[in-house]
Amino acid sequence: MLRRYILLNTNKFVNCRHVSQSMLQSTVDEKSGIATVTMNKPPVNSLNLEFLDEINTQLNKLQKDKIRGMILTSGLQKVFCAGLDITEFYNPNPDRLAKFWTVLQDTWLSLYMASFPTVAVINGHSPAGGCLFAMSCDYRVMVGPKYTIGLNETKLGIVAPKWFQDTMVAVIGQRKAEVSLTTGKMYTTDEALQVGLIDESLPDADSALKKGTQFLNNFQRISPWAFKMTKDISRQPTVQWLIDNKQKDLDFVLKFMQSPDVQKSLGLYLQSLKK
Ligand SMILES: CC/C=C\C/C=C\C/C=C\C/C=C/C(=O)SCCNC(=O)CCNC(=O)[C@H](O)C(C)(C)COP(=O)(O)OP(=O)(O)OC[C@H]1O[C@@H](n2cnc3c(N)ncnc32)[C@H](O)[C@@H]1OP(=O)(O)O
Repeated sequence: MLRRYILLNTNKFVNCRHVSQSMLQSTVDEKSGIATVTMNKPPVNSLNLEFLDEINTQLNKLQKDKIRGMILTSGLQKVFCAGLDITEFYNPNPDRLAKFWTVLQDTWLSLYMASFPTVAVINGHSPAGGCLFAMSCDYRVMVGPKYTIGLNETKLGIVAPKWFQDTMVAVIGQRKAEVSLTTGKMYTTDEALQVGLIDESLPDADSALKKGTQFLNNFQRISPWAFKMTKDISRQPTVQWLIDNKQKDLDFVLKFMQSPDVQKSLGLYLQSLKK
């Protein structure tokens, strides 16, 4: 494994393994065993087929490397992740759409059930799929006050899949999730903290990264096995539906996304984004 000193977001030099460098940068601190995975796909870290594939491959690699924890963050100025790449849904090629959705399912399962503790350092806006990724980590630290987070699918004229919804229910509870999902609510950092969608709010990225690291350091005294078993038991009810219904979920998305009404809504939404 290549060893070198590199400059991390914390502006400190640390001895670390440099795992990869592309749309995703991943570094592992040798001393703590904590990986920092930085999404860096300008302009907004939208999740397309190739990016998701890279994220999933990296998560599986970190698991094999037996890292002690992971921080997921963004290398962009003001966006953590803009969610799924809407162009994957608009006038889709059915084969590519099927691959895209399958990789999304797999990436979510890898992240949600990661064997190591995970923290999202949300240093920018985090709508829809970006919010899903943040909610799938074990702890969320968000940089405030100017960014927003939430599952806004209804605002695009689409529906958050069951497993997106269940993930939100697991974080903020049934009632709050229902109101949040139906209204497509994007929460400010303060609102997200109040509702329990995030765990901490910090004024800048450096202090958010430090907070995330502090959280992961709690696990130095906890057996990885005990951690993983506890997490599996806690998260099993949320993941089981997708594990049992991957094909059904895919078939539904293929049909739903190719319907003229949905295509019309997506076209209008994409146009509004371009404006
Ligand atoms: C029972 C039902 C079961 C199943 C239902 C089936 C299917 C449901 C499927 C999926 C669920 C969907 C999940 C999603 O994640 S959809 C994505 C939702 N994301 C958004 O709405 C975010 C939109 N973007 C923004 O709000 C802003 O871009 C953002 C606040 C993130 C950043 O703002 P900023 O001012 O910094 O950048 P912009 O100028 O807006 O954007 C720059 C550039 O990027 C393009 N863009 C932005 N977001 C996306 C995206 N998600 N996908 C693709 N492209 C995106 C934007 O158009 C600009 O492009 P250009 O003008 O060409 O530079």
